[in-house]
Amino acid sequence: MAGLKRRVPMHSLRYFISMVGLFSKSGLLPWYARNPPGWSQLFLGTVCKGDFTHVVATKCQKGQKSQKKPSHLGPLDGSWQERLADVVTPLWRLSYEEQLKVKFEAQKKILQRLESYIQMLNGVNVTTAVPKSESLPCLLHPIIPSPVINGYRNKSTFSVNRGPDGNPKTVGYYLGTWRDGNIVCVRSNNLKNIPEKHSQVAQYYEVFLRQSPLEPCLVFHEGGYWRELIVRTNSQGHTMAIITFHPQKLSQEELHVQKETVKEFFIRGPGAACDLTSLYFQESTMTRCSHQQSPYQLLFGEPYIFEELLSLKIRISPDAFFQINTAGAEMLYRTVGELTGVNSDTILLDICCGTGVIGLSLAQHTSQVLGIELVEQAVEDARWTAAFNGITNSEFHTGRAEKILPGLLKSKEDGQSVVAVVNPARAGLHYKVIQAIRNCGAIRTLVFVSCKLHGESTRNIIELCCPPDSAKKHLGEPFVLQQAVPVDLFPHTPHCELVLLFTR
Ligand SMILES: C[S@@+](CC[C@H](N)C(=O)[O-])C[C@H]1O[C@@H](n2cnc3c(N)ncnc32)[C@H](O)[C@@H]1O
Repeated sequence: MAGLKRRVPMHSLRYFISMVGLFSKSGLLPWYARNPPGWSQLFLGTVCKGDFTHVVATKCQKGQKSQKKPSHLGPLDGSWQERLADVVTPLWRLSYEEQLKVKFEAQKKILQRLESYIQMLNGVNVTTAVPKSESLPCLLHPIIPSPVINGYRNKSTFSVNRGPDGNPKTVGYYLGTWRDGNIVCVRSNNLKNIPEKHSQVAQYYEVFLRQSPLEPCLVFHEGGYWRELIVRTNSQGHTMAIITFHPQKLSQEELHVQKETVKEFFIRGPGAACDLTSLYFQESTMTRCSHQQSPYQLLFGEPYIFEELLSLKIRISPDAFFQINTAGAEMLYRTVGELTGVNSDTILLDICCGTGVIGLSLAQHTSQVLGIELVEQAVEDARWTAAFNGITNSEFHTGRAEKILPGLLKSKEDGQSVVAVVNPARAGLHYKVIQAIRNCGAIRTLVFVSCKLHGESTRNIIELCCPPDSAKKHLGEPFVLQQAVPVDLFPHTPHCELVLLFTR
C-alpha cells in the first residue's frame, strides 16, 4: 500500500488478539507460506514450526501502548484511507505469512468451541474415534493460502455518501456507523484487496455523479436518486458495472433520460476510460432488491460475465453469487472435491449451489449431480454452464432448499451412495434441510463449506452431530466431524472459508 506506514496501532492488535484468543503455547502450527503447494502435497504435507506468540509480541512492542481508538472520526490519526484499510482489511499490516497464522489460530478456536458444544450436547466425547491434534474435534489440515494476495476481489460494492470533505457525491466505502451518525464515505484506492479496475470505475461513477443534476440517495426517507455501484470483473479483465438508482417519483420518460445520460457517459464520455463490458441499471426502492423484485436493466454490452475455472467455462449473471476470489475459489472447490470422495456410483447433492460450480466440476466423476439454489438467474447460469461444457448428468432446481430437498430425498434408498455438499449463505441452513439430510440414510458423507461458522451454521452442525431426537425429527444416525480444511479466500481480512468433512 503506497504511502502508508507499516505501523501497527493498538486497536488493530487488540483485534488480532481477540480473534485468536490465547495462542497455542506449543508453537507448533501446521503452516505453509509463500509458495502454495499442490493440493495433494497440502493434504498429506508435513507441518513446520512457527511461533505466533512471538509475532504478536514483536508487533505489540512496535505499536503504541497508550494509543486509544479515537471515539470520533477525524483526520487526526493517520489518513482516511489508512483508517479505511484498518477497518476493511484489518490484517493488511501483517505479512501474508503472519496473516495465515492468525487465521489458522482463529479456525482452531472455532473448532475447539464446536467440539465443546457437541460434547455438552452428548454428555460424552463423541468424536474420540477420530484422529485428533491439539485437542481438536477432528483432523485439522494446514490452511490453504490464496494464490493471489492483492487485488483479488472480482466483485466490489461501493456506497455513495459524504466524503471526508463533506461532498455527498463521494463513492467509496463507509467508515463509522449509522447508529453513531458518523458515516464518512472514503475512496477505496488504497485497499489491498480491491483491484485498480474496480476503484477506477468507482472514481468515474463519482465524476458522473458530480456532474449530474440529481442528488444521491444517502438516507432512504430523505429522497435522492443515485445509489450504490457494484463492479464485477473476470480474469480476462471484462468489467460489468451495476448502478442502483432510487426512482422516487420520476416518470418513465425522466427515468429514460437518466439511463441514457449514464450510458452515454460510460460509452462516449469520460467513463469510456473504464472500458466497461456491460452496464446495468437497477431501480430500487428497497435497501437491496433481487432481480425478481426489480429487474437488472442492461443499458449496454454483454449480459453476462464468464469465468474459466476447473476446466469449465462458467456463466455469471449480475444477480448470481460467485466466490469473490476466483483463484482462491479454485483451491476451495478442489478441496471440496477431494473430501467428497465421489465415484461413478455417487449422486452428488449440491445444496445452495449458486452457479453450480461445485457440482459441475465433479459431474464427470459422479453418476448424477442435483443442485438446489434460490436465485433463479444463478440456476439458469448453472444450466447454461452444464450445456456449454457438455455435462448431461446434472439437474438444477430453483427454490428454497428447505422446500425442495425433502421431496428430492424421498426417492433415495439406503443402499444408494449420496454425497451432500452444503455451502449456505451466512444465515446457515433451514432446520428442515438438516432434518432431511439426517433422515436420509443414503447420505453417509457430507461436506459443509462455511465462511462464517457461527450462529445458525454452528446450530446446523450441532444438529447434524447430536444424538437422535424424535422431538426434533432427527431420527437418522448422527454425523461425525472427521476433517477440517481452512482455505483462505480473503487475504488482509480476518475471514476464511472452512471446509468440514462429516461421515456416519
Ligand atoms: C455462499 S453461496 C454458495 C454458492 C455456490 N456453492 C458457490 O460456491 O458459488 C450460498 C448460495 O445459497 C443460496 N441460498 C440462500 N438461501 C437459500 C435457500 N434457502 N435455499 C437454496 N439456496 C439458498 C444463495 O443464493 C447463494 O447462491
